[in-house]
Amino acid sequence: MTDLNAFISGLPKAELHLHIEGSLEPEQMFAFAKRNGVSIPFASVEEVRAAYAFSNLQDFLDIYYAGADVLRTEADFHDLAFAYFQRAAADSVRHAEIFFDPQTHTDRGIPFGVVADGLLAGMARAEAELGVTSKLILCFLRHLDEDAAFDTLKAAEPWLDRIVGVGLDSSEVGHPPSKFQRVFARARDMGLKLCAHAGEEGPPEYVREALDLLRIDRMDHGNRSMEDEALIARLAAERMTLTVCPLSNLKLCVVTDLKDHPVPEMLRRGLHVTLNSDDPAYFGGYVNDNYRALAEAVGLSREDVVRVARNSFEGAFLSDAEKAARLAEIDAYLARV
Ligand SMILES: Nc1ncnc2[nH]cnc12
Ligand SMILES: [Zn+2]
Repeated sequence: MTDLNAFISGLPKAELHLHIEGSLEPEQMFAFAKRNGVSIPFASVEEVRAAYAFSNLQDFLDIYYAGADVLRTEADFHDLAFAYFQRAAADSVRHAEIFFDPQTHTDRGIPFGVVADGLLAGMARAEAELGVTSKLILCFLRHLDEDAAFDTLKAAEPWLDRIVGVGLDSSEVGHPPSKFQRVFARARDMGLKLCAHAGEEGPPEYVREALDLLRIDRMDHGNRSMEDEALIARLAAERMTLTVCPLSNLKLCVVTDLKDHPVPEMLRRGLHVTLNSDDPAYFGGYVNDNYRALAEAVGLSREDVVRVARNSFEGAFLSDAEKAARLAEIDAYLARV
């Protein structure tokens, strides 16, 4: 028997909620700034880390979008992605479905293809060298309008055979899912999978809109669903996967203490919870740090942790055969430890 931390380290898992721009570590920010001749408003890595004290989502987003300005070339996006996969592989992540925010880049003149080709090259290399498979999800920025989302979907057309789905992120409150109903319908007609951030800061009504109007396949965060009994029952009945991000929730003051995190209640109520890092460079931890910090704070059992890892493969945008193969990796691990 190993202790729970060691058990989590080796447990095969998927990561389903990771913004690749949020994996930009301060050291990389300086390296990319230097090689691209971009100036950044920080004198040192320590100064950058000290700036990562957030009171809410918007506080974080302001600094996150500013940080992304150092990303300029296909090589930057490749290097960013490959560095994430190296850290993920060290956490026994076997499969990752990564978000990217094309509008953050196209709006400052970086062509869609520079971003997508760089990320896809990093993903291909991760599969070849690290054995970590992955899929790419294009997120629309919800603080921008729906026409801009349509333009982004149009720009993505040549890459859509390599993009598994679309998501919805950025400032939630004031930008309900209903704002994007038509572009999500179009994406669904194009055969794309659908996700949306919902109930991170926004009310249960936004979660309902994501289900009823966007008709999502997977929900990102979903915390505030727990304020609504009927919604909890519905999410359980529909077997909706929730990609929950404990350290993000703590850093963005969605919870004041990890001890109060809703995951134990979500699990008790039969919700399909997964654990993820969201923006690990900004929130102080990669996926295993999230498993460990939450397990310690709320007292998750080994069985809970295995349930969550199984959910991560079951909720992935993989075929049934691929899911079965990944779930068998968990069984093999359990037989070994
Ligand atoms: N946690 C988060 N919520 C909304 N938008 C984001 N973009 C990157 N991280 C995000
Ligand atoms: Zn997120």
